[in-house]
Amino acid sequence: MKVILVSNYSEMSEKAARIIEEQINKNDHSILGFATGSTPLGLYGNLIEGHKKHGVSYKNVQSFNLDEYLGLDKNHPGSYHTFMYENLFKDIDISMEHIQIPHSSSLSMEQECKRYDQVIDRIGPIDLQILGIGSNGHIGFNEPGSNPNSTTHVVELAASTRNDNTHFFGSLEEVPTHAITMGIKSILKSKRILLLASGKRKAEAVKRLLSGDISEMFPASHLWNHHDVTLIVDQEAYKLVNQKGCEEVDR
Ligand SMILES: O=P(O)(O)OC[C@H]1O[C@](O)(CO)[C@@H](O)[C@@H]1O
Repeated sequence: MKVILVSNYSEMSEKAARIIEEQINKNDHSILGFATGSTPLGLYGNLIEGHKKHGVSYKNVQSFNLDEYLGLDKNHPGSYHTFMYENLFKDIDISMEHIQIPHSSSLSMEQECKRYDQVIDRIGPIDLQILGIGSNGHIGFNEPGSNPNSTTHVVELAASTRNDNTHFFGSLEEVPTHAITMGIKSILKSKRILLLASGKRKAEAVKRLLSGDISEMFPASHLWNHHDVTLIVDQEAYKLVNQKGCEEVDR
């Protein structure tokens, strides 16, 4: 795992955007994996700026999203369909036909999980997958205890995850209890992974990740089984790390 230590959220967001833009410059038909949550918002702001000011084009890019809440219409303000449209897709030139987000309103969620995996296998592998990390170590919505061999599946959200996401909804009661998510195995099939962590709320999780111990109770630790992961972490999120076992490549 490469670790890029930066001073703050805005530097993390800029660095992540440059890595994605380099990927697109290298291959304008790149397949990108996007995440939701608070962490990538600054990154998406930078990508929009890169598109508007510098003409970075997403015309031929394909995208996959990690997850979606169950029980919300895709036009609900809290859905990840809405999140991606409002925070990125409406401001770049990506083709709506090139966007894949799991559907949570399918009659059979079992079939939807199968369909999503098949689409990833048909179009993929994902060239560059963006990930945030939950305060409990989740990636996508793979909560502690998730099977490392999991593909797309339905999960019950941990209480801490619902709490962490309350600010996207009016109250805790409005945060859905279940979600559909790409599994750990599906995420690890990506060619390259870019993990972002910012702020003191993530400090415990970053410390545990960088201890190098792999445990089912800490899903992000499975990233140690991937050959090309870069973590961009800011000072606040890094402050509990004793720096053992990781290569610091940039400041
Ligand atoms: O970025 P946040 O809001 O701290 O959330 C961490 C992670 O949890 C999720 O909300 C769950 O998928 C991700 O979208 C995000 O990367």
